[in-house]
Amino acid sequence: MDEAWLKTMQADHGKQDKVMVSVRLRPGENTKSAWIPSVNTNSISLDPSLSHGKATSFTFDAVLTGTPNKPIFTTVAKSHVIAAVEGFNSVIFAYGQTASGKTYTLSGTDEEPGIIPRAMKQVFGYIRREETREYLLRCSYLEIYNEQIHDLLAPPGAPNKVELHGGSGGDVILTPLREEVVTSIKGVRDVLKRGESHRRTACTDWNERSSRSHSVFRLVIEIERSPSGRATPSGRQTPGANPNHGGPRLQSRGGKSVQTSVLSLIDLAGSEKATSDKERTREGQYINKSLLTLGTVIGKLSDNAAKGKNDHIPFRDSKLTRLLAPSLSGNARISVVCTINPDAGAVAESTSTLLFAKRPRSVEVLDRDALIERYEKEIGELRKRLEERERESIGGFSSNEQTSRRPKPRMSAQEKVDESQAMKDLQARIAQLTKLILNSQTVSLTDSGEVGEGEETRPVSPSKAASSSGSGADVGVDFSMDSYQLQQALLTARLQLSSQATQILSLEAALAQAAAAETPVDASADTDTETDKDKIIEDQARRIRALEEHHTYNSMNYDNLDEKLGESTQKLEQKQLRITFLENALAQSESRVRVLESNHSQAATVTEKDLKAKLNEKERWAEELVKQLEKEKRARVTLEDERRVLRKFVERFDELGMGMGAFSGASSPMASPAGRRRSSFAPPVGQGMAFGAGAGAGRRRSSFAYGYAGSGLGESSLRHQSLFPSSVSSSSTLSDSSSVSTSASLSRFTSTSTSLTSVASGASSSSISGPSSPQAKSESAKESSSRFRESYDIDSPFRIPHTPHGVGTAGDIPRLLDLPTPDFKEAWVVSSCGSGSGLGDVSFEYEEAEVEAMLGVKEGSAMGAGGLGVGGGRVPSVAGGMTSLSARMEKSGKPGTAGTVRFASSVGILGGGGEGKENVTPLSR
Ligand SMILES: Nc1ncnc2c1ncn2[C@@H]1O[C@H](COP(=O)(O)OP(=O)(O)OP(=O)(O)O)[C@@H](O)[C@H]1O
Repeated sequence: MDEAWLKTMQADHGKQDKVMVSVRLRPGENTKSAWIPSVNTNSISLDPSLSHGKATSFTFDAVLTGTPNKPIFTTVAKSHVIAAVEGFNSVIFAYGQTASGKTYTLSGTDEEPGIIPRAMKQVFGYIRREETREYLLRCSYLEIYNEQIHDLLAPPGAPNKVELHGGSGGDVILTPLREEVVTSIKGVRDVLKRGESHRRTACTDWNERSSRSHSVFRLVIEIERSPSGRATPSGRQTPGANPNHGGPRLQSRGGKSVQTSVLSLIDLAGSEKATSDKERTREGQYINKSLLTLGTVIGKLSDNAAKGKNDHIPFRDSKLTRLLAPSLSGNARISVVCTINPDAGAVAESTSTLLFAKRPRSVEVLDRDALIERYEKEIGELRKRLEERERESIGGFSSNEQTSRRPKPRMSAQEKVDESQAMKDLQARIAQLTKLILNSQTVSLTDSGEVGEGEETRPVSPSKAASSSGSGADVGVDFSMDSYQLQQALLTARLQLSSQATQILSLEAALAQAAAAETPVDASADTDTETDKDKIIEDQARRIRALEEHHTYNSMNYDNLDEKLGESTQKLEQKQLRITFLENALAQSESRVRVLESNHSQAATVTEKDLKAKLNEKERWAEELVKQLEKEKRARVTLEDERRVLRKFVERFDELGMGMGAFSGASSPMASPAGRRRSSFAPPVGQGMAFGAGAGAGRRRSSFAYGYAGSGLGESSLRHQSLFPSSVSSSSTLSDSSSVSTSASLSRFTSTSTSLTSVASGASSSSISGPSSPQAKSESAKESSSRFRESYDIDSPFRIPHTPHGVGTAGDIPRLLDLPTPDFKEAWVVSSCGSGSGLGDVSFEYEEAEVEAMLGVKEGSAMGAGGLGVGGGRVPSVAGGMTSLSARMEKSGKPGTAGTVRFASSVGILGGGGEGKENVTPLSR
């Protein structure tokens, strides 16, 4: 940049009477630039990775980069500003797409003032140095938007529209345009600020508008000088005073001449608005028009200057060029700064800008063969498009649609106009290109091979040609026109055709109205006119019919569409409802699944626990069952034993001839077993008492019950030493243990019969022992008790004296009878009878004499009550047990009288467990 700056410092472009074109590449924003500038060669080329192998390079008067604005001013504006102060009109344009840096280049910022503030500083500095002249400075600020000029310095609220008068070689008058005289840089700054602020408030979307409007800052410099004229400080010759040339004017005022020049600094609208083909808006059209005209004007000025020609310049084609015509004509200095956006996405726009910039700089010399080739190709394509359009408009089918055979919808009036316009454009372009090719062939056949100066080869403005010929086929085109020029010409022609088409339409409409309004009153009217009128009316009627048809068709379509829209909306709403419903259902299902999942996991845990618990329980129960089974087996065995023993006992009694009862039965003698005949006797026993208690226990199925009678208490008068050896009984009972339930019953028994512990427990089955005298009885009891205690823990509720023959039942008696141990002289009878089911009561009767003989008992009695069986359990209704009289021995009063000893047993009948413990009967399952 510094190098470039030094170079441009040395060069004075203002000295050269030509257009200066430079390019400024805006720095990229953290992205790689799509363009590679070369400040040494003043060229810029597209990055090869984006140019697809094609060499895309452009050369200009200067190629600039970077952020500082000073070098830019020095390069592209300084000499032009000086020229302006010296009396030359100067114009500096900034051209480029939006955001490429036009405003930054012209206005700049506080830190980096742009061309305008620097130019003002330059002007005032120059004036200060130039002591011999007087200056008057006036400035104005305006904006061109949609081809309408607005005064940016008009006071707020005041009308700001400016009308343009004159032009085309003469002066232009802008009215009312406010011009303010400025005497200092500050004054200029204030004016600029005011103008900017009006521009901002003129539209809510200032930025957008700013890119769509051209802003023009004009500084009119009046220089008072001597009429003789002399060289300017910069060495230039004072500009001539040819008013027709549009250059600076020299007026004479009181012997002094006043020279007027204008410095115009112009920020142009975004160039992309000019290149968009599809841009159909008014703004786009106006921007197109003004920028294309500007391009043409500058190009022609440059061309004229380069070739020394004086060709027509189409200043009037746009407000901008018309306004600038005096400034651009003659020896005006023109500088165009084209700003370039470095983004890869803006390559197309940037290329277009560069093409614009390239044109005015030099007149392109084209390779004719290449040109012909290009034109021929283009003509071919254009013809194809034209044929396609013609087919469509005639057949009503587009080529692409032919396969589907769908009729093309009717076109609106505007579309028809556009369509015919497009076709005309195509035809015009084809004709233009065809003519070009023919001309070039002709030229190549001339002897000199040079293009002559004649009218035929002179570049003609396409607009001029089009307007003069009125037919695209007669458009005059310069051979040297490049594609850009042709594009411009084409666009201009299009614009004209468009406006002509509009005009035709409005004329047609006016004619139709006039025809409708006119009444044929003059019978002698010209027949031709009549015919024409009829024809017009007929045409109009046809058009109206067509329009009506079209309208009906559209209305039907509209109704159909409306209906379909309604249906679609309804369906959409239904679908929406359905979706909402499904979404809700889904949400519910999901939450249910979640609940089920958690339940399932809980249930799985619970079930597992339950199963384990049940398994354990079953195992325990199985064990118990086995135990119970064993117990029952044992009980059965016991019962069998008891039965056997009892039978034996009875048999023994029978053998012993004890058929005579010695004891009388108790309260209610029970029936003897069938077939038994027993004698009874009144035993000579003393008094006695017997308590009995029984318990029933059973299982539901096994109906196993047992019980035992209470103990007897009293003086024994029975004596049968050989029969009741309690010692044996005691010792024998310690040899084994019994089942829990039995022991429990017995232990309770013993606990309720503490006074008889020694006896009752020792012979819980039934025992007879004890001395006949109280002393002997006491000793005997003591002995028995001590023996018992020695060998047996009486307090334990779970132990029981047991013999292999039976447990605590009357079955012990026969056993005891089998052991004739004559240890006791006396004995008292404690009847104790427990029996299991099926024992029934046992009664036997003794003859008193037999008893006496047998037992040596004179008198005595015993009373017992036993067999209180209580059952219970799961099925309490079948509680069993019974109360029975165990035995009562009483003195018959008369020796030898038969008495009855009745052994009653307590019987548990189908009862539940007396203890309520083992009452779960697995067999029931
Ligand atoms: N050379 C530069 N160095 C640093 N910043 C720049 C340069 N050129 C432009 N910019 C910045 O880029 C942005 C766009 O620039 P600017 O407004 O001048 O573009 P423009 O072409 O005038 O756009 P518009 O056509 O919309 O008015 C601004 O923020 C500006 O400060």
